Amino acid sequence: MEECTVAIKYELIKVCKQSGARLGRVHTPHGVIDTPTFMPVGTQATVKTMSPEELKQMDAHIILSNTYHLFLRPGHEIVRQAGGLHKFMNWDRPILTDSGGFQVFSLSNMRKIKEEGVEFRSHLNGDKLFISPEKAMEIQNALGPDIMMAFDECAPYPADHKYVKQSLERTTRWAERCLKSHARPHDQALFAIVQGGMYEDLRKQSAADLTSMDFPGYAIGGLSVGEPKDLMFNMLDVTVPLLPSNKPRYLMGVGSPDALIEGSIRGVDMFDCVLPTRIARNGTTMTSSGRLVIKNAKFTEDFGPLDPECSCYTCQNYSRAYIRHLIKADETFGLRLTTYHNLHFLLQLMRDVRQAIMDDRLLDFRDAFFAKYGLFDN
Ligand SMILES: CO[C@@H]1O[C@H](CNc2nc3cc4c(=O)[nH]c(N)nc4cc3[nH]2)[C@@H](O)[C@H]1O
Ligand SMILES: [Zn+2]
Repeated sequence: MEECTVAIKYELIKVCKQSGARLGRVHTPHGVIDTPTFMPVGTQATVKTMSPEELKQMDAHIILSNTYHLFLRPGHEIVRQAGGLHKFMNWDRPILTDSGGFQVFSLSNMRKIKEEGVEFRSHLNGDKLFISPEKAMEIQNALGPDIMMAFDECAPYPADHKYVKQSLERTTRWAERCLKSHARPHDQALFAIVQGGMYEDLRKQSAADLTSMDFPGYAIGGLSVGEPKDLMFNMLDVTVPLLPSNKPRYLMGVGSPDALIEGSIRGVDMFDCVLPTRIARNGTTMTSSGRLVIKNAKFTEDFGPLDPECSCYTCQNYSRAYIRHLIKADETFGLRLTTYHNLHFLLQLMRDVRQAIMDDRLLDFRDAFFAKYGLFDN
């Protein structure tokens, strides 16, 4: 039978004997992604304050961008004319774009959800706009990412069972419409997004609906929306086993160290979150002994590195006192140094997680990490 060429292929390398976590690779048109992986977020076609060269220096394998934001500004046709996102932002490794579903609900006001799509006002200038599954696919087709997401509704938290059920059923119908309007399945992989809120039965229904349509990869949506972490983890316990083991599994919006480790243990392969870049911009950094807020006066005369155990550019060349001075003085270079470190910290954490899976010791790694990092990281 003719091998139908799809844009990506998941290769399972091994399963950790101690934790059940899995080591894998996602082969894409723009290169290979080692999993479990953390994806830096570049919402508006840039990972804020970082250059592509710096992202390569820290060995980011894939970055995210966003349909909603680029649709509003500069417009997807501009990006198409530039030759697509890779060319536009000078990034030749894999790119994943979120479909805009989440952003329409979290950023714009006056939105109306209809079967056809979502009517909303731009958060930039109040213009009345409309995104349908077909429109989200047209925008992502123009942006040209290696992985694109189906247009979905991320149900709010909390939400009642009836609302979540109706919402996931519409998300399933929208996923079908995305599949039908997918113009280039051979060079862009379309991932479906499992919903179902915090209800086990609805998670099972959403997973069954979507896996029956055979997508090249599956995201778990509707989480990291303010719910308690143990609720998120038990939704993962329910949902991940229902997803095909020969496809990538992507947990959307998750990026604190504890959640990355716990999610990997539960079989998640891909993660993204604005956390490391967002907190960096107010001077909060992730270090091997926990969160460090550099503006704290106690660092005024501290001439040691941000994190003595870190090998990144920031920690090799600059002191806490200097970075504190820059952040207090509102110097942009300070934001670059904290952002570089935070991204490197999470990318290094995922390298350590992958090595621990290879060595069948991910639970030991988790315990050792938390003993130093502190049990709870928000
Ligand atoms: C709690 O921190 C806030 O929340 C965001 C992270 N949490 C998150 N959950 C998500 C769910 C979905 C989804 O169901 N569908 C689609 N298409 N995209 C999604 C993107 C998501 N991001 C941060 O941006 C932060 O603002
Ligand atoms: Zn560092």
